Amino acid sequence: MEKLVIIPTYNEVENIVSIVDTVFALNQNYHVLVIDDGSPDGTALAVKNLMTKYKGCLFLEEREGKLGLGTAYIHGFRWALANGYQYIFEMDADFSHNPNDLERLYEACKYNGADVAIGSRYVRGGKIENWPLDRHLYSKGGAIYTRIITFMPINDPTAGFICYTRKVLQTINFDAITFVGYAFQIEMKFAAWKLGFKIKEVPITFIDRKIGVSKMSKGILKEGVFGVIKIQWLSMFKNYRKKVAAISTPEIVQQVTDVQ
Ligand SMILES: Nc1nc2c(ncn2[C@@H]2O[C@H](COP(=O)(O)OP(=O)(O)O[C@H]3O[C@H](CO)[C@@H](O)[C@H](O)[C@@H]3O)[C@@H](O)[C@H]2O)c(=O)[nH]1
Repeated sequence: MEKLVIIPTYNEVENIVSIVDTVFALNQNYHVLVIDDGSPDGTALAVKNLMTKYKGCLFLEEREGKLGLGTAYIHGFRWALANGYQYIFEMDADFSHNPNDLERLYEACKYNGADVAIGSRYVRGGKIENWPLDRHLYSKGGAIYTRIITFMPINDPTAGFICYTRKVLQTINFDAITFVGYAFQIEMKFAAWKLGFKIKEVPITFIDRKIGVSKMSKGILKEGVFGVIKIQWLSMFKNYRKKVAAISTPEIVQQVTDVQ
């Protein structure tokens, strides 16, 4: 099996069944791995109940408490590599990311030469629906701030709808990825960029969740603000590229592009 969609969950019982059903209804041969952090609302139980319906295609990893989005994805990446997947996706549980767009991210990697495809809100054709003003400000402000500090040529650095090719995840040393909140999203892209992988931004429409609540917090914001400075400092003075490479990397031409 080629394609694995990783869905991290914390209290998503109202969304998880319909998002999983929607992915499998695409009939595009995706497997799904849910990483649940001991959600008190019974998200994991809802997944277990679905596993008989989607036997061999739906998997669940349970962790003991809310350990953060970043470590949930790292857990999922390790699982994906151990189980042989070639294209590994990040996607939220709450329909902010439209599962119909998975295939466009896949095609950018499989047929258009991307090593990482980002579902981007900030390239031509991308947009956001129904977000409150403060979220717009944090997100767009965060994108501009990240570009100013790091020079990373990515328009949507905090995006969480992504397709990674296996070689990218095999190359990145997960022990060097340190952020647990949404700063993790910036850090992964920064690592892939510094290692010379080809990154493409694919326009998507991001729709604010209709059910449940965001897990955004002040701590997550703070980690983002200081985290961006930290990774840039590491890359300028501490041989970041060497630290973040799990294996010696072939020379890959750096290129970041928008695909329409
Ligand atoms: N396992 C686990 N899952 C978590 C945790 N925190 C959040 N999640 C899950 O991660 C997904 C995204 O969390 P939300 O709280 O819904 O994110 P958001 O505020 O809508 O943020 C979106 O925008 C951010 C900034 O642009 C993005 O970085 C993020 O990925 C997401 O797309 C959801 O499926 C949620 O259940 C955690 O600690 N552990």
